[in-house]
Amino acid sequence: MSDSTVTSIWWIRRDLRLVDNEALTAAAAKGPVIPLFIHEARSDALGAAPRWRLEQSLKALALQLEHKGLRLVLRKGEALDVLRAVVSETGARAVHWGRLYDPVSRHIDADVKAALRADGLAAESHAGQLLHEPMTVKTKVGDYYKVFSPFWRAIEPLGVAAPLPEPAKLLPPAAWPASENLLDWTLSSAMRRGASVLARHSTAGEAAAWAKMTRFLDERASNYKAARDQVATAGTSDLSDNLAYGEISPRSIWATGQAATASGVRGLEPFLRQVGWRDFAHHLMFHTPHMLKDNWREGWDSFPWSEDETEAKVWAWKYGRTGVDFVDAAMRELWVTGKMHNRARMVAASYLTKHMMVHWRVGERWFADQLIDFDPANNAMGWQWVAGSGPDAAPYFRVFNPDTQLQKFDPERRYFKRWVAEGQREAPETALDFYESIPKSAGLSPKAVRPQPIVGLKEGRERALAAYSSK
Ligand SMILES: Cc1cc2nc3c(=O)[nH]c(=O)nc-3n(C[C@H](O)[C@H](O)[C@H](O)COP(=O)(O)OP(=O)(O)OC[C@H]3O[C@@H](n4cnc5c(N)ncnc54)[C@H](O)[C@@H]3O)c2cc1C
Repeated sequence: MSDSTVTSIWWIRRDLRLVDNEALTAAAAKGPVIPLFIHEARSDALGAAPRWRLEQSLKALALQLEHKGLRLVLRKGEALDVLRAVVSETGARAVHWGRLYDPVSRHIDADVKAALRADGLAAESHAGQLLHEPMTVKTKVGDYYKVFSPFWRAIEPLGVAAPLPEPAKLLPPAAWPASENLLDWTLSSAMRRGASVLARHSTAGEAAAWAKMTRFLDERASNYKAARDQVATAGTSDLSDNLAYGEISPRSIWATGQAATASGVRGLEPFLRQVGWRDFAHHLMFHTPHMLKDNWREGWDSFPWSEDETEAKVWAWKYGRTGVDFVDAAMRELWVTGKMHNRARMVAASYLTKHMMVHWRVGERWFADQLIDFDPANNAMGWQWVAGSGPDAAPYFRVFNPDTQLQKFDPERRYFKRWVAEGQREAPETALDFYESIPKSAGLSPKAVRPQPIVGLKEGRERALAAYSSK
């Protein structure tokens, strides 16, 4: 059989796009393509909001494929079992997929590759989720990087491989294997009331990602450096959820950024540097996978953080009822949009781990459940950066003061008013949306009185510093 007639499975992981997709391109070059998404218990043990967002992404990809004359085949089960079943149902001779870098996925990849090859199939994994894969970036002595700046200095001059175009021809297989029904997977069910609120604030799919990229270049890029910390300003790209599901590739972002710079758009360097932070997080996760669950730095295991999630103060933090304006606004933005401004993430995380003395893992788990842009590497790195237990971390003794931060990054209190209804005669819809997204059993109402801070800023800071100095 000539190579041009081989039917291949494109096993879709976190690369729900057609442009710059090495796995899809390799599959399409051989002949007909079966796009297959496998919902695995092990790797897709996602929280409520990421599951909902995955459903949106799958819907968008299914439509996109339909326009190309293909189908999105959905199956639930262990990857290897499903792949073998689809191979036997269709006579496919090759499987191509994009590599992931978390320990569970790496393990699955290695097993699948070995088993399929032993079955006599062509089984290939491909790059494309990062600017540079973690195993390709090394220090002069062959080690991995533990600090961002030297990491960035090493990779920035290397440039980035040019993104691949969408395959010119996508052929369907002679017969389609059976597919499960996306709605039967009930990926939205854990969101309950929140799903319809989130839907108002997010757009999924490859076309949506490119629309955001264009808007960023046209309207935001030149002012990114100045605006990226101003929490009430739409100054950043908003691409994190699209990147989390691979609806746009970082290589495409890089190439588009370089082209825009060449045509005179200014200010892209700090933005591309942030995309570099994403690479760095994956680099750290690949080389030190323990960072997903444990303190990256030794010596933090005995720190007197509480990990009791049933405490009333943890509930107050989650529901934006700490009485600290910046923290409460941030936590409500999360409920309503499934996202939180980066500056707000830092402040909310700092208040939890320092003033409240609650373990970063409690916050990390809450974000993993609530963020539509949840990314295991970015989330763990972000939390450990704030908590002080990470490799390239803010020192623990640098305690953010949420009030000072709000004055600096929301001087007109627009962000606060956008998200916190209590005390406003005519609260905006964004602030009222919060009550639609939380469970009714929370018993919260916009007419409630703002609480006093559950941990005072001065008292909390002093307690955190005392705990740190006796660490
Ligand atoms: C406690 C904490 C938890 C976080 N959890 C996540 C998470 O689960 N998923 C996630 O994507 N980001 C996470 N971040 C990083 C950051 O807050 C978001 O990536 C950013 O807010 C996304 O907004 P944007 O797309 O407009 O970013 P832009 O400023 O436009 O940046 C472009 C892209 O660069 C990447 N990026 C930007 N900042 C960072 C950063 N600090 N670390 C790693 N990558 C970055 C993102 O992919 C982002 O989309 C976390 C940060 C903190 C402090």
